[in-house]
Amino acid sequence: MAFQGSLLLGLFLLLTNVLVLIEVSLAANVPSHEITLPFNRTIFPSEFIFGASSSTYQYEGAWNEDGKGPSICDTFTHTHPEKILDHSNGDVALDFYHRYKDDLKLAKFEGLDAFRFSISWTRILPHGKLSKGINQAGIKPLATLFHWDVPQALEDDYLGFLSPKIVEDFLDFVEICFKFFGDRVKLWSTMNEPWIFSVTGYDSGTLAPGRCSVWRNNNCSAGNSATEPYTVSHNILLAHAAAAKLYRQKYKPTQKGEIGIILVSHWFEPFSNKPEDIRASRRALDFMLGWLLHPLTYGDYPIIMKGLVGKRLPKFTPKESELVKGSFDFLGMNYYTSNFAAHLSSPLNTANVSFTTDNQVNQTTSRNGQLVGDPTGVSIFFVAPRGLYKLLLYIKKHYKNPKIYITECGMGESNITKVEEGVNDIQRVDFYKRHIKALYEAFKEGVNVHGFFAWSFFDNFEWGSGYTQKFGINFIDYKNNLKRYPKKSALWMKRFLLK
Ligand SMILES: N=C(CCCS[C@@H]1CC(=O)N(Cc2ccccc2)C1=O)N[C@@H]1O[C@H](CO[C@@H]2OC[C@@H](O)[C@H](O)[C@H]2O)[C@@H](O)[C@H](O)[C@H]1O
Repeated sequence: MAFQGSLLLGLFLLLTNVLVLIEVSLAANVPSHEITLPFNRTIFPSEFIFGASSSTYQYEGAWNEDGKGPSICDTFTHTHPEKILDHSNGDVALDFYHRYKDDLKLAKFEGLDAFRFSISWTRILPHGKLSKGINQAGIKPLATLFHWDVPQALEDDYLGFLSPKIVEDFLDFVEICFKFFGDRVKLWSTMNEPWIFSVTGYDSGTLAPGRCSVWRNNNCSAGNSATEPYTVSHNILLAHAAAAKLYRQKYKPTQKGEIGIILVSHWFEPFSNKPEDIRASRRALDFMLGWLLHPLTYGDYPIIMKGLVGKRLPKFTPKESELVKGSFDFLGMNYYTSNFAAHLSSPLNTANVSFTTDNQVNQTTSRNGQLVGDPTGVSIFFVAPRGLYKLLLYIKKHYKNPKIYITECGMGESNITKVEEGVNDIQRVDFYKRHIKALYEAFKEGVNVHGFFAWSFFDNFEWGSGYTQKFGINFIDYKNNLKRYPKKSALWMKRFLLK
């Protein structure tokens, strides 16, 4: 608790007027593509916020220090190193737990208005439950309450988000956070990317808790890829809605903050102009974005999902539907890439049913030899800023133009071994120029967007890729005491953000 309080205090001090003495002379002289001048933050309203994002397991380290209990991320990486490309884990990560004060000074130096982080459930409640005791050991903070690190104790007790029991324990956890940090945190996100947590944790089994059907052959100890992803997302929506109701009724009147949820979606282009492919692109959006945003906006799952998934899709009671519908003051959207979507007839083999096959879509990243965007160091991500623009216009049109923050957007490199190579990230400078320009175009079309956060502030523990992929605008030298180095993208961002 002391740590969290001092982290937020650090944030608060940072945002008042701590001046950083670091001077970095590197200049990011990079070619600019199709960017009209002046191209800087002043093209957005003055209250528009620019920030960078992080998450507790990927950044903090100190996995078992100061009374913190184990999360499923600790257990998963310790028991399944083979599921992490470099067999690494977040035990130390980039040691943000001990170095956050200087790191937040760097964020201030680089001109960020805000810093997004997540609060470790098991630093606050080591055993997950309030009854088992609170552990007593923040530039504008945007705090995510759940970024996939379920307390291991709750996984052991009732299989975490597979059980509706988690709603009550999640409420106890978030209430402690509202109570102790709500005087300084005014932007709360309950969840990060339910889609990824449900699909990689319970369909493919590639992330914690690593559950999947036997036919997946992915070394899962248990699971059902056809049903568990839907159960988990359903309970996540119920837990989110309960937390939003608690905040709005008990804390928002005095603390004057906002509460939302963070989702992720690709943009999907039809593979061809055949009606079946156009329908496939809409289905892909419904299974990635609508799965969560449709209940959050209208109180029920998309009709297409209900038709294709049938009895495997949980049902909302009328009371639950009312609780979930409209349960957010803002929507956080994470965007990385676009895909092509082609119709795929349902597999003849009805035994191997899963979330991933339910949407009857063949997702590709090239069409007739044309890539969906410039390739990056991450094989599944391509530079596709037009997709961000289209996704935002789609949300405006189909989901009542909600208040949006882009809470993650970024690209990764692989096989970077030297500092001088890592800081020379000219493709990332181009990536951010083009995506912020696309964001501005959407804003001019009336999209209700209020902020943009880069993923990520630092190179960090990238889940299944370990430390082999680098998404930061600041480099971490994992071979030399985790030393921090601003990249060209950070210096470009600093210039872009000059007021
Ligand atoms: N990447 C996502 C979702 C993007 C679209 S979903 C697509 C499907 C999939 O399995 N993956 C790989 C993956 C697996 C696990 C976590 C994230 C991403 C995808 O990226 N989420 C955010 O991305 C950030 C970058 O994720 C990297 O994306 C490329 C992967 O190769 C790498 O393992 C992952 O850490 C994470 O660090 C943040 O914690 C997370 O909020």
